[in-house]
Amino acid sequence: MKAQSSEVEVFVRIRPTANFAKDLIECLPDGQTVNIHHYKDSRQLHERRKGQLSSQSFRLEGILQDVSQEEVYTRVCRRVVLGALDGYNGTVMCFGQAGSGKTYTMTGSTDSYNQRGIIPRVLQEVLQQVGKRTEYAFSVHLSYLEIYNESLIDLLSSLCGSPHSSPQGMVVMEEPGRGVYIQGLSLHPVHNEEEALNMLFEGEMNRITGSHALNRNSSRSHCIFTLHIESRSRTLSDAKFVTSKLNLVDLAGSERLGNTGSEGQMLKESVYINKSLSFLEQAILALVDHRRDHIPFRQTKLTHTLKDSLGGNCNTVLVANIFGEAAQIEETLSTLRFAGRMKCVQTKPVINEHVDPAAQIKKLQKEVDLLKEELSKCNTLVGKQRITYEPLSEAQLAEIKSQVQRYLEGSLQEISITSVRQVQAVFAQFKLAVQDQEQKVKTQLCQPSSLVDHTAAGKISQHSDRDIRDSTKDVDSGGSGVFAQPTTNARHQSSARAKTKQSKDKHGKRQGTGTPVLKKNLESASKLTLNSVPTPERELDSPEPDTESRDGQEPSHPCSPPPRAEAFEDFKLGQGCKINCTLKENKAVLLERRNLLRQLTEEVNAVKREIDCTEATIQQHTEMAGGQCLAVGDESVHQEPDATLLMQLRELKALYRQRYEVLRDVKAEVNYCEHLVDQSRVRLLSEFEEWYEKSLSLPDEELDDMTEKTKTHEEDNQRLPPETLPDSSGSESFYKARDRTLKRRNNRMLLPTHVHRNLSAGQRKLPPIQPVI
Ligand SMILES: Nc1ncnc2c1ncn2[C@@H]1O[C@H](COP(=O)(O)OP(=O)(O)OP(=O)(O)O)[C@@H](O)[C@H]1O
Repeated sequence: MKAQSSEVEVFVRIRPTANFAKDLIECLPDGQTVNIHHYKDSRQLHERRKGQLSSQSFRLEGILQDVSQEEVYTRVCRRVVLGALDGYNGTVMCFGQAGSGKTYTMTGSTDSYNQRGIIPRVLQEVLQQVGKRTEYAFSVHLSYLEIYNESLIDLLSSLCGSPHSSPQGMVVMEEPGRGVYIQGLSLHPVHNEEEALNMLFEGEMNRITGSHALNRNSSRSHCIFTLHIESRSRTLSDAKFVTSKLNLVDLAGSERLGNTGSEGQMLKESVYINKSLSFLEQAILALVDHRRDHIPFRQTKLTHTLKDSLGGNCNTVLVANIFGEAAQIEETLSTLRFAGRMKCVQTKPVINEHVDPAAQIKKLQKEVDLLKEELSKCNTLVGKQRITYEPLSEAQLAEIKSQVQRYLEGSLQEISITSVRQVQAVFAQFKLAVQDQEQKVKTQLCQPSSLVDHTAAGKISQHSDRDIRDSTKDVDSGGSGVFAQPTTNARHQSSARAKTKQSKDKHGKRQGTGTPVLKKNLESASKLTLNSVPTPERELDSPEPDTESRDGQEPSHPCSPPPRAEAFEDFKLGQGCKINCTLKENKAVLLERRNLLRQLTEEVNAVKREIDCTEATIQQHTEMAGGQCLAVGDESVHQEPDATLLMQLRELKALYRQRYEVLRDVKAEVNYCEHLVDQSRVRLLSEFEEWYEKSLSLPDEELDDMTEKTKTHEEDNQRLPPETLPDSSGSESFYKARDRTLKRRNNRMLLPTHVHRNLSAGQRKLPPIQPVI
């Protein structure tokens, strides 16, 4: 709840006297302004003629002069009391020199009912209101604290059995939401006015009083009578309730030490009183000064206890009690100055609303029960009676875990869901599975590189190989069931491994030594998964074709079709050898022609530069000769340019033309060579594509033929005997497909040999390519 700032209300009450100093204390008709006229030096009081009169004006909330106790209560206190019943904290305090009427104002006289002071009237009003406000359940407790010489005294402790609480047992405390309170101070519930008044009077009896030079019964202590009010709505069943504290404070006399004439114990009391009131003033000054961010509340028990009342969450009213006599004018002025400062203090009263945790839980539980009931009815209406919304049991959670595992493995098609709790549990299991998988991958990656090279990388390579092949390759890679892995030709396997290693080494060299394992794996994986083998285009342009490094090697024979890059290498060594050689020759010629072209271009440019230079020299000579003619004024002196230079120019131009023609021819040759290289390259690629495609899809007859020829490699352990096949009407397609796949796989194992054999038999010859002349 947002607090609205509120000023402290200040009233001045003048003690009735027959000797009212109307020339010094001037109360204006507005009822709010009092002007004090006084001599600057009090010593001049007896020598008025010598002193200089000065005036000070105080505008307050109201001046209470010759008014009844009833009126004082109504004007000073009633608003604060009603606020306290609504949940606002309130403080009413009387300040002034000893004997000025503070106790009379606050407690009043017990002699007469009409002269009862603020506290009895507050008690009456509060308890009457409690009786009237039947829609709220009120509880009212009382406490009565005395602060004497910086000690805390419980004036109602006698009601608990012991006459006075030990001062050490009480501490001023502060808590957010609760504000300042006195730990150890007894609180006493009251139910009626009489009971409350009894307590007040009990406290009064216990109050320490002492004789004083100015007032025999003057109180030497500060007293704080507090009503603790709590109210809860009887009509609304919410858990909210409001509390408030109403402090009724009777401060000790504010007179200065010099005026008391105290000695001994009395002097000590006066020191304490002055100290606490002085700190009260300091706190007020700090509160008024908005540049101050620290208010020294904790300097004394009084200011600390009244912290909330002074600038905190509180409606605060101050009654400044003054004498009407001229003799007290200095103290009166001092009291009014304090009152003037107090008036500038801003407080921030706010209703103290609380939530009872137990009641809140009860209320929410009730709501939950109601909603459950409603949900159950809804489910019954839509035919879902068996749904429960209770937390899942251990057994249910275990079942969900099992379902998720089966779902992830593929053995369960779907997970049946009937409640939100189940959904949450299923998601939790999925999350666990993902985390588990992540952990496994991390562990794998953290293994030593050599281990990964031979295991993880190999696996990735195998998997990726499989990925880029057609669906039948899944069958090939399976190591169990009807498509059990055949006994692979050991030579082929080692050859394939050697190739993979070679490829890796090569890659490693390009990347530099110490390539991280992860990077290697990823490169390997991406390379194979995307089927992005080095394109033949790139291969052709490479300055050192791999074919050289493979000379003398037998092509590899993997058990499944090799990746395109490897196949391309095989092709260049085998069937594509001739056209590859042609391409290489064409490229060599092209390179030679390009070099020649570059050389000729440089020569032609050099001749051109010489021509330009010679022309410039001739021009220069001509200009010089013309100048000399003009100087002598004889036209006959005109000379032809140097004949040698002209001759040289002619020769240079002839050379330029000759070289330029050669250049043009060479340029045409380069273009032609480029065309031939492109042609050879396209031919090589198309032949390779054709060869590669055919190697993957040879006709059944050819496959059968090859299978026969290579029977020693696979026959016994690949085919299941027909009698072992399960007898089923729909099995025909299945077995056919299986047989075909087996054939295809076996064929691929032997394909390169087969191709070589065909080549040697003169089959599938390529058309001759145009040589470069
Ligand atoms: N407005 C008043 N009307 C009638 N009598 C009053 C009034 N104010 C004070 N008195 C009387 O003056 C006397 C002193 O007043 P009181 O004890 O209230 O002063 P005090 O400021 O409380 O003094 P101390 O600081 O010593 O406690 C009392 O006998 C009281 O009855």
